Amino acid sequence: MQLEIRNLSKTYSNGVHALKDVTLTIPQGMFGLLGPNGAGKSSLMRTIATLQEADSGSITLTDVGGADLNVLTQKDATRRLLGYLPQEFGVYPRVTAEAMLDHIATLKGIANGRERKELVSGLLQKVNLHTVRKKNLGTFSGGMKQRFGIAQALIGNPRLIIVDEPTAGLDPAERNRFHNLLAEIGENTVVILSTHIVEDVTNLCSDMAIICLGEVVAQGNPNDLVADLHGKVWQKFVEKTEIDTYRAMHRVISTQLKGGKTRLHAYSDGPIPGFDAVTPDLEDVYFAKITERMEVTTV
Ligand SMILES: Nc1ncnc2c1ncn2[C@@H]1O[C@H](COP(=O)(O)OP(=O)(O)OP(=O)(O)O)[C@@H](O)[C@H]1O
Repeated sequence: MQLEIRNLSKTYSNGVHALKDVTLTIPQGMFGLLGPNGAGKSSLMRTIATLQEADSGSITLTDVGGADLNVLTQKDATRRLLGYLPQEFGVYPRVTAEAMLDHIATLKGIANGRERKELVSGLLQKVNLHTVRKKNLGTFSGGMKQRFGIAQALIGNPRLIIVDEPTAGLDPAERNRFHNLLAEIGENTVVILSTHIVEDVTNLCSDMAIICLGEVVAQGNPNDLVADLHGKVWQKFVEKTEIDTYRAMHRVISTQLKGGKTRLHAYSDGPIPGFDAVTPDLEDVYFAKITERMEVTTV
């Protein structure tokens, strides 16, 4: 099973061209979708989750029990295979975690009460919320809400799971817990993690794509994408006032404050006099690809 997105385009009624001929192959396992704010990630996630229409193109889930599923037209069948944690996950504040999960399980068609009880209890344990199952969702922290969000997304053993910017606003411990939870999701599942946090993708994903201004600007294995940059990223510490001068002379891909100084990374096929070679990482890949399309100010 894999998800094949071909030539997908979407323009909103206000004229924003949010997706431009997006073509992606998403295999089983954890797939990272990276992009800056407004890149089109949520538009793509909502389209895959059957919540909005595309103008053109196709999305196919291949080899589902021997047949292909047309996500754009076979919406009910797709929803039965889907677990979705949206960017804005609203909860009913006065309902307990246990009651809410039970309700969602009923909506997802699990009619047998005993079966539902076992399922809900198992999920609450999995996401480490069993001890607070009788507490109202309104009392949960951001991280607890996100873990609850994953529990509801896992109801019905989905084969396709979409999580949209799940770790924004979580403290490091909660983020770590959330990562571990995602990593435990079965291997025969397509999991799409949409985020603007490069480290989330580095930690979790075996495949990825970067989108910018509605277009796919890179896709592949994160290690391969990093390997392609070897010998092409050069570093220099400069004064903040010098940044514009360097930008005029070199292809500066990022500027970051490090210990009060500005660390500048520039892209070049060969050495740049006065710059040191650095071992690139996924953040360099991200900035190198994004700065091909738009200006990025990081300091
Ligand atoms: N319903 C809508 N109507 C009109 N324009 C929209 C709508 N939803 C999104 N957009 C616009 O489409 C573009 C892509 O937005 P989208 O939310 O898909 O990006 P994103 O990558 O998820 O961004 P973020 O990381 O900020 O959530 C943006 O310019 C956004 O303003």
